[in-house]
Amino acid sequence: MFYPIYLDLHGRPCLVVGGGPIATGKVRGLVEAGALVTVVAPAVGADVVAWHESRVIVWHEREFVAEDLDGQFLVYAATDDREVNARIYRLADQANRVANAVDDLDHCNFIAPAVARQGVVQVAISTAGSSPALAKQIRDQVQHEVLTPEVAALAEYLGSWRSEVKRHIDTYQRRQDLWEGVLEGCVPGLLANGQQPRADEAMREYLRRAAAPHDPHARCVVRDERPDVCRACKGV
Ligand SMILES: C[C@@]1(CC(=O)O)c2cc3[nH]c(cc4nc(cc5[nH]c(cc(n2)[C@H]1CCC(=O)O)[C@@](C)(CC(=O)O)[C@@H]5CCC(=O)O)C(CC(=O)O)=C4CCC(=O)O)c(CCC(=O)O)c3CC(=O)O
Ligand SMILES: NC(=O)C1=CN([C@@H]2O[C@H](COP(=O)(O)OP(=O)(O)OC[C@H]3O[C@@H](n4cnc5c(N)ncnc54)[C@H](O)[C@@H]3O)[C@@H](O)[C@H]2O)C=CC1
Repeated sequence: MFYPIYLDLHGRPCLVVGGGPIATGKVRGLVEAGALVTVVAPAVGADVVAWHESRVIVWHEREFVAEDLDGQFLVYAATDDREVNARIYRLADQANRVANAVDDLDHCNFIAPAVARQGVVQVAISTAGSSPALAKQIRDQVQHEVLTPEVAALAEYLGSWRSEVKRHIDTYQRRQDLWEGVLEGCVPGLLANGQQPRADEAMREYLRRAAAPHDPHARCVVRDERPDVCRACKGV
């Protein structure tokens, strides 16, 4: 069983050994995550050269040496030599680095998932190495069927209310109930229909009700006009 997490690599030194297409893909992902990337390889592709010249990364034009691991947080061994990759992994693992030899499950203390992305929402899929092709297929399915632009917009919208909800609603339990109600209610539909002012209105009403759950005057504005779209308010 692998333990799934999302790492904050911003400002963290990360090493990629190798400079072919596979290594380049790893470098791209790490740079996008804000990591400070060092590449070690005698020969690299055009992207790595360009990133090096524009100081996005540092490239050492030579073979790997053990000292390259010093100070690194995460290490990808992505050369075309399985033995070299395995040795890099063993050294990195002994030094407690987060390390992956590409396509070699026995020499990974983390494995790369297939990732579906839309805005701030990311879904990472792993089969624990049983079938990367299946992980990829599930990813494509999630990307097309679940992660619609509406889902990403909804996540950002809910995020924009998060601190206000925390400020006004005093217990975790009540905040949990509020968010559950919001997600089951009219807000997602209103946003998807481009009616953000109405969604804001509904959010304010949810906040009022959660802050004063026994107040008989706190009524949902949306339910009054569109009971069909506001499941959460039914029976209130
Ligand atoms: C254990 C792991 C270690 C790691 O590399 O992290 C690993 C290992 C191996 N991969 C192999 C083969 C393939 N890998 C892919 C693709 C991906 N492989 C990825 C991850 C992982 N691959 C980790 C486990 C992930 C999990 O939990 O499922 C993905 C998800 C993420 C990424 O690499 O970034 C990326 C798709 C992402 C995307 O597209 O976004 C394809 C398909 C393709 O390329 O189209 C094939 C051919 C089809 C097939 O074999 O399924 C082989 C056999 C080599 C051989 O037969 O010689 C091994 C070694 C072995 O099995 O022994
Ligand atoms: N290219 C592909 O489509 C796939 C590749 N892979 C795996 O990924 C590995 C890498 O693939 P590619 O990027 O295509 O390789 P590649 O052959 O294009 O590049 C290999 C890189 O490793 C570097 N290198 C070799 N020995 C080194 C050493 N001792 N120290 C530092 N750098 C060294 C080379 O300079 C070169 O930059 C493959 O061996 C294979 O295991 C897996 C699936 C598909």
